[in-house]
Amino acid sequence: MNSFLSINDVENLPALVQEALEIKKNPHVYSDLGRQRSMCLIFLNPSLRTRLSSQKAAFNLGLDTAVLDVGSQGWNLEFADGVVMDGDKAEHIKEAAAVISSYFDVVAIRAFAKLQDREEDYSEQVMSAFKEYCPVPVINMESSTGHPLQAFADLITIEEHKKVEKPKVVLTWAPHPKALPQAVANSFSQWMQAANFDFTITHPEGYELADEMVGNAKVEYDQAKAFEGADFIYAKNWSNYKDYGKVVSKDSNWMVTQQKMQLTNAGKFMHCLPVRRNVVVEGAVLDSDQSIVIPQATNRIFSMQTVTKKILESTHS
Ligand SMILES: NCCC[C@H](NC(=O)CCC(=O)O)C(=O)O
Ligand SMILES: NC(=O)OP(=O)(O)O
Repeated sequence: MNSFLSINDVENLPALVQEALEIKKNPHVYSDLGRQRSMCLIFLNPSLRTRLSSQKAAFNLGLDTAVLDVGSQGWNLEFADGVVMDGDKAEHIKEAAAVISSYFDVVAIRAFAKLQDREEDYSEQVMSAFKEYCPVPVINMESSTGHPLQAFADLITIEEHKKVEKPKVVLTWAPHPKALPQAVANSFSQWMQAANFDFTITHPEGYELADEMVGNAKVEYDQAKAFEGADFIYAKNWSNYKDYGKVVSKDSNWMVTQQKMQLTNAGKFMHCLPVRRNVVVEGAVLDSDQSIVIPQATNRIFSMQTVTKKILESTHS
């Protein structure tokens, strides 16, 4: 693996999941692989899990890390080509990426959708610029259209908890006070379909994700109907794709409740976190045995460790 930007960088998904499960059993087996090598974690947005699980994954591989919070520590970066830089952007991605890659062997980036201009976000301007100007491998820690490390951790978690070969997995939109990106929902949809699960997306009418992200998923506008017989309920808010970046609904009837969880096949509740209790999901669901959000977050270590291991192996110096 040369870089990890999306599911397209995965050659053999079942093998990748098996590798992650093996690494989880013995996390320190490859503790020499990262020796004398280093990774820079670049954040343009806040993070708890991605930052700490990536550092933990690197630690398990013997890989040094440095973290750069662009917003509070680095210079404000310009990504567009050919602009006159007389505004608030002090440094161009061309120089920044080249300098960072001269210091580190792997670069990981978080850059959320700005939710202003759909074309700009869906062209992956920021991630593509890093990829173009960094001669070293690049890892996506949530870009404007995807969060593949999250979806990989989600898949590992489902593999660990599923009781049937092909579980029914439901991605449900849930209300939220803020406009959030579609990235988590997009990647979850892609990875669940690649895993060949029975996959349904439920959301209010008008909240359709991009066609290429929906793929062949079933779309069900009746949330209760979608929940029937589900083995896994994955809740996530996303802002509108059509009326791009807008909060068109805050309908609290879409919150996941204990009552709705009873419609499922003793289904497990999942969320990528951070989650707003009693807005997205009733606190009682998170506090119940049905919730697997903590083991899901723990698996963020092993999705990152597996990806980083594969990248270190393919670029062995
Ligand atoms: N990395 C996981 C989710 C990150 C982000 N959530 C958030 O920004 C939540 C912020 C809040 O609840 O205020 C998202 O939806 O893409
Ligand atoms: N799930 C996730 O990516 O969490 P953070 O935003 O805290 O990194």
